[in-house]
Amino acid sequence: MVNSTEGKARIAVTGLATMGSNLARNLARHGFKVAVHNRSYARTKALVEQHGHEGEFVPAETAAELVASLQRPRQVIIMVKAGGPADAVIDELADLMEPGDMIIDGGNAHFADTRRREAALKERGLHFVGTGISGGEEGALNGPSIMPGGSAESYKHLGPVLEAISAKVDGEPCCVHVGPDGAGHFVKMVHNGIEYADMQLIAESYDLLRRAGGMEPARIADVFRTWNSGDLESYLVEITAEVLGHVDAATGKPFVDVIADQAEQKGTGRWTVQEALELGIPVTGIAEAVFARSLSARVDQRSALTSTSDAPVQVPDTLVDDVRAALYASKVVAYAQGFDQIRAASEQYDWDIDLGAMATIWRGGCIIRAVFLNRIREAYEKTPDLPSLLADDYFRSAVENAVDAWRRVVTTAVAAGVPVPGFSSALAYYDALRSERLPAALIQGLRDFFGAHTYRRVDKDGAFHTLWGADRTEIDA
Ligand SMILES: NC(=O)C1=CN([C@@H]2O[C@H](COP(=O)(O)OP(=O)(O)OC[C@H]3O[C@@H](n4cnc5c(N)ncnc54)[C@H](OP(=O)(O)O)[C@@H]3O)[C@@H](O)[C@H]2O)C=CC1
Ligand SMILES: O=C(CO)[C@H](O)[C@H](O)COP(=O)(O)O
Repeated sequence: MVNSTEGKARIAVTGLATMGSNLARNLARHGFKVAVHNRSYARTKALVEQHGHEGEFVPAETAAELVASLQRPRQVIIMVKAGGPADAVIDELADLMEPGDMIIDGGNAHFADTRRREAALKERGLHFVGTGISGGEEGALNGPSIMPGGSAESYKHLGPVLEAISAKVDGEPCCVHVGPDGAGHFVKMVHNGIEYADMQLIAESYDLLRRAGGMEPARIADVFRTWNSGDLESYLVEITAEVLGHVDAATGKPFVDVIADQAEQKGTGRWTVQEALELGIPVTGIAEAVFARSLSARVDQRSALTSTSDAPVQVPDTLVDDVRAALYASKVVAYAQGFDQIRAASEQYDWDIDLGAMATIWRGGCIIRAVFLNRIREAYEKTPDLPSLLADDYFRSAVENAVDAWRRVVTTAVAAGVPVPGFSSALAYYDALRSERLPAALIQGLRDFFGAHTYRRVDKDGAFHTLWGADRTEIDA
């Protein structure tokens, strides 16, 4: 069969809001002829009118026109709202496509939806490639971090295109085939969960320096600027300095003081925690970050309890350095938990995810990009089955070196009445992992007492039950 590719577009994007339009421009700028479509034609027209000179665009008014404009196998990236809108677009495209064609969902879809869609489209001979894309507006245009799932066969066609438009670090693309079906969207979800934890820790650092340390936002901005080198160097630390240093034009106040202090969320952090609960993985830092956002939004309860009666506390002279150490150590814990969750899901769903490769593609383009991801990559390269990042020699000693300062920070925060759920839960997680014995033994005893739930012993195999209501002899369960 002759499949004429002459004049046809290499790839398409449908959904041309913030992310889709910039992704289409990125593709065009990299020399890919890109077909573009949006439910309402106005966005398509605007894109081509404003940016048509950046490369070759093929505007399409309908999905049928879009599909007809493509080389085969056809590849359509959808960048629309997750959930119902994505289903509607997928259904429409699938009806127009032929076996071997590919639908790439670049939105923040739930990985379970991706698994369902992939299975359904496979029946029809189509490839469905759930793909995490991170980097926001700027990343989509200049190089995001890309986390494609789906079949290995689809990656043969898509990989070169996605790698070309992704961010590069040390010449390496921030894009790799994550694994089959929903693996890409799962990893993107955990990326966002870590993003929540990272931001919560940064927010706690700011709050402590301001409320316990008495520092003004502009000075704290300078502190973050200093911190944005070495192990803490990261996009989020960099932009924290920008936001804290900004002054509101209308009032002359620090910008952070005129923003309503109620953090919103679209759902990926919550999904991460929900799925961690299913997998039995303690992602305490991410959970605290999600709940801290929820708490911030409980305006009624907060106004009922607001009080300024906390007594002044002695703040150590080392506060700034201590907070830096606590931020780093807690951040290591958050990443350790996120990678633990990816490892568990990879086993559960048989995805065979390379954790070192995930650290590699998060080094650039994405919101959590950070220099210390190089260390995480090295840790997994050295020991692919590392039980926890905290067990890696480098991270173990880095956290050990930080632990005294970390404890001072949590103690100071508690004494000063400054909430630090991120710092304190990360420290509790670390202390729990280090404890030779945990009080879980007592919990098992209690469970056996009230519900005959049985327990295991440290000195012999098997399950046991104590006859608590009788003579307290122990029997095999
Ligand atoms: N914004 C960001 O920083 C990031 C976003 N994402 C994800 O990327 C995706 C796109 O995000 P973003 O660019 O912000 O845009 P939005 O999530 O705001 O979605 C808007 C787009 O969805 C289209 N759309 C909505 N409903 C339908 C429908 N029923 N049928 C067809 N099209 C529909 C809109 O078309 P119309 O113009 O006709 O209304 C528009 O093109 C989302 O899944 C988002 O979660 C991922 C990473 C970062
Ligand atoms: O996907 C992203 C980056 O990778 C978005 O920035 C993320 O969706 C923001 O989430 P939320 O609105 O819940 O804070």
